[in-house]
Amino acid sequence: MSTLFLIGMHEIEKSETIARKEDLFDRIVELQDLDSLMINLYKDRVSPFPNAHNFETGVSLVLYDPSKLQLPVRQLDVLFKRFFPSFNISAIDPTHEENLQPLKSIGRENSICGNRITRINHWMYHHHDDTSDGFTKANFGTNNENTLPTQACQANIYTLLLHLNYSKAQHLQKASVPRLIRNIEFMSFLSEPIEKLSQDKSYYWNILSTWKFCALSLSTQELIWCGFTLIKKLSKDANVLIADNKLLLLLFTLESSYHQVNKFHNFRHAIDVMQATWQLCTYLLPDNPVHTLLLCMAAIGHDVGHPGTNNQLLCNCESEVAESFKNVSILENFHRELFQQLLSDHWPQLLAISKKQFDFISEAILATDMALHSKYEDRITREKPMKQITLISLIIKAADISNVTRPLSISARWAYLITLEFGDCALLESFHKDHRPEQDCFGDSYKNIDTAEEDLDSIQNMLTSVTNADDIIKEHPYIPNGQIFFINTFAEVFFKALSQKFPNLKFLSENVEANKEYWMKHTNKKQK
Ligand SMILES: Nc1ncnc2c1ncn2[C@@H]1O[C@@H]2COP(=O)(O)O[C@H]2[C@H]1O
Repeated sequence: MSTLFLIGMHEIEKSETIARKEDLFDRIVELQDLDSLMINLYKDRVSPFPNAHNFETGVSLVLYDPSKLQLPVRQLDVLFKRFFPSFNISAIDPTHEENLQPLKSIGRENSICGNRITRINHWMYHHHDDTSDGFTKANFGTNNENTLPTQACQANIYTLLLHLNYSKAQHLQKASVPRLIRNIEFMSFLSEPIEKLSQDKSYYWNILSTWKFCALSLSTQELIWCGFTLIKKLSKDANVLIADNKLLLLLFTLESSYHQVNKFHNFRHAIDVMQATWQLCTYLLPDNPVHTLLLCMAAIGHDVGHPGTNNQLLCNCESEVAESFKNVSILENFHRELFQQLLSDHWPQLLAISKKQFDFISEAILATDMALHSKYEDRITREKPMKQITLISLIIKAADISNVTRPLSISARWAYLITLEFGDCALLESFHKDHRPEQDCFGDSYKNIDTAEEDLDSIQNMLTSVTNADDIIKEHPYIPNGQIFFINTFAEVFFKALSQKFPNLKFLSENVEANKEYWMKHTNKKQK
């Protein structure tokens, strides 16, 4: 879905612009000023799922006369990259005909990001070549100037590399929060949770305080609220205070840095892992409020910018992102880098504390790489006494894969979502049989991609109306096999060892066993 925002335009200017472009956009929104634009972007982004105006499935443009609104379009573009990193949105000054060039490619761009496979392909292997805005490649600090296997293109579509490079460049700039963002009252976008709280003021505490926590039934507004409620409390306990509006801005920016369109690796997963991390900390770090706060923050940021694929796919196609991290823990390094920048922008005091404590948040995020799983599994039994850094790594690792330890009805829904995401990875691989990953967006056309239409409506349906495992596997009979494989290969031994080491975590192992028993009874024998 794409939007054309027209800001502060007179009737004549408007009719000329709209007459030429109307059919290229799904909607045209007219606003008086840029403050109203910001409010619209946040409101749209936290609309109920499946959210047509998430700014990821289409390209949106903002047209305004910079001399009237006193903000150069370049600066607005930088603001978009900083506060809405996953959005495909850019600003244009329509007062000069030549600036309207991007409108010519909007149809093609919309079709790339309206299809989930070409969209992911673009995120992973392309690089928006926008060196005229002051963020040159030299500034970005990527270490491979001579080899650029990632396709440089002019499409206004999110890419991992652009996200990473803007984040690095921002680090060099150390800019303060601009007035346009600073003046916003973020609580005003959270009417849904506030309304629920007026009926029951402990509603969110009650759902957060149990292992039956189900992030899947929460809206984006509620997910942000859960993050806010928990982090606010933990920051008080740890005496590392942050003002409410600043914490909310941090959470809104984080939400806009995750891809809402991903099935599994999205902000919902981040909040799920945060809650699991906190629950585990109450058992394993009961007297350490600072570590609990740091670890819960690491959990919210641990997958930021995740493309919904995996390290192997980045490695196989020699993406530039893979090369910038020398093919080691690529995505985890990517998340770590982005999240550090986000913290340095929004909560530098917390980042300083993290750095003092063995670079706590970085280590925690890196520990979530499943390539290190057996190394950590060994440490549970072998490392005596267990080091604090190992304990912290084990907590976030356990939380990251804790969906298999949740009650069956919740676990089955996570299983469904990860299975769909794996399905998209398989489609991406088969897409690569016919296309080079870095294929020119505007030159060649994509063949055989009709099979990858958006499926967010059916996911929404599944999440809201189907809650029991029997119904899920009726539609997707191979989920049990995948779950048995994951439990046998990773989860069973890990949670068993953890439960033996820390007996009060026995419930984790028991739940994995109960879920496994269910999946075993429903194995699909036809699958190879
Ligand atoms: N229920 C599940 N079924 C299968 N794989 C899973 C499940 N939960 C987590 N995983 C995998 O475990 C990985 C943990 O790291 P990632 O989040 O990168 O990606 C995750 C998935 O690949």
